[in-house]
Amino acid sequence: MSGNRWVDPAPFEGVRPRLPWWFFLPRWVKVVSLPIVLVLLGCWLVVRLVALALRYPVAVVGGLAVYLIYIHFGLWVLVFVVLALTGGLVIWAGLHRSSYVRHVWFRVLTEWRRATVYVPQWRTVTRLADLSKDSRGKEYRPKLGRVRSEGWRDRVRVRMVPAQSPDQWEARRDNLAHSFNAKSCRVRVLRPRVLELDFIHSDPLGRPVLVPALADDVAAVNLKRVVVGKTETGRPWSLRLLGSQLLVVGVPGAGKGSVLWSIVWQLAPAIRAGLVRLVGIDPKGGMELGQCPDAFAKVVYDSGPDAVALLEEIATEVKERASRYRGVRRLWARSTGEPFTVLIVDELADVIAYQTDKNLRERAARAVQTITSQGRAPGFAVVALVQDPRKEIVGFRHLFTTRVALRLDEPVQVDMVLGEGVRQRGAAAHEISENTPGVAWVKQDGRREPERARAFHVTDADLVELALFFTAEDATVHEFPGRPDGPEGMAA
Ligand SMILES: Nc1ncnc2c1ncn2[C@@H]1O[C@H](COP(=O)(O)OP(=O)(O)OP(=O)(O)O)[C@@H](O)[C@H]1O
Repeated sequence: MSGNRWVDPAPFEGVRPRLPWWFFLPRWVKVVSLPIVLVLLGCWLVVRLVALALRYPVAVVGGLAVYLIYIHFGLWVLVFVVLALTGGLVIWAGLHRSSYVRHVWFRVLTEWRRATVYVPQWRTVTRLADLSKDSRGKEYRPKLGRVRSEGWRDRVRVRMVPAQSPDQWEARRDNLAHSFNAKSCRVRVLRPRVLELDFIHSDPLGRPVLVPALADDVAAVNLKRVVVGKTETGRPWSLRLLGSQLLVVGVPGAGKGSVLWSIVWQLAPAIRAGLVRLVGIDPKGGMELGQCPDAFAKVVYDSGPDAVALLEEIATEVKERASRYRGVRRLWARSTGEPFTVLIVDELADVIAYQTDKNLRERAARAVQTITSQGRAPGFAVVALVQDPRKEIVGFRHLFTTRVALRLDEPVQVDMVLGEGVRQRGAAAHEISENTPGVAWVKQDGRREPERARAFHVTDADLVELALFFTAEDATVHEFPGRPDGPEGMAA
């Protein structure tokens, strides 16, 4: 009361204590169910202990072994065993570093980081990042699953709470990275409700990848797996040329040239032997392809009528070869005796979009579409390089079955190149550093996961070596058997 006026008391805001439902059960029911509850509790405890042993096998087995040796044999035996084990590990690391790192070091690191970083901070971080939910007094928390440390990254599985979407995690990638002391975080959708977070600590592709020695073995060239660099997991980065069309997109200086020359480098023995024929168009007046013209059976340093005529010539060849193959074979093979043709167009936009002559522009676009859409089976591959992936520039991006996104400016460009949803699985090509030209995200049709990789660094000196490889006097040029006249001849 204040003066004569009545003031309503403040509403009660305390949390009313809630009693669990079983509290209200009759006493005899509680007594009867007690042994069952105890057994279930025991089972739960055993399951938790087994899960703990599986999650921390090194710590659990190691701890148990130390305890048992100490109890049964005493301190000196324990010291001796520890020293012997340490010596054994040092010898293993010295003799075979890679297997030691994989089987011992990463295992220990995994358990250490899980126990010291992810488990203690998981609840707080997910709460503060609004990734947990409170509803009717119950907390819904994303479940921390398997953790795998690989030195440069930690892979952390997460089961999302109901009604959550990967976009919510995607939007908090930076928050998560900073919270767990990582440089960046990628979000990958593994299956419904399950995500994998990649916490990146360093870039395994930070250093240029040197080109391997120039091979001279034609048999080693595999058109289904042309190795052009290294993936971030350390495996060779291979591109499929046979039965595939390749689009390489990147801002100026992103390293498109290195992808292009890495392909030529690997194909070199087959080109010299005549099994593969390179045809090139370089609208930049030869600045790129002019560095090694001997690799090409035909090359045009222009985007005008000559370039369009070359494209139309190849489109006609595609149709002619396809008509001969019809009903005989479904895919080009070496046994056909005809060379596999790789058409390289440096800056495709200059030819199909930036030409002032509308007629030339349309003819060029039609020819490239014919080659990309029909060239698969008769043995024609297009390697198109472009800076701007917009639909107005390359309206038929979907015809390229392998797409390589080097450094790009905006997230929307990544979606244009790699397709919807691929960026959400971690392919952040717009985040590639300017300091790492040649690094790219690659998406191949039929493979769900995009791959991050770096092309070989093909230097000017390497290009001189490549040019010498094609002009060397002792180069053996294998003549192709005469082209068969018809399907019957080819089948034989
Ligand atoms: N894979 C690589 N590793 C290391 N450095 C590279 C790699 N690729 C390219 N570079 C370096 O990056 C610079 C630009 O490369 P490049 O000319 O290939 O880019 P680009 O995308 O073709 O550019 P533009 O569109 O202007 O032709 C060059 O100095 C080159 O040495």
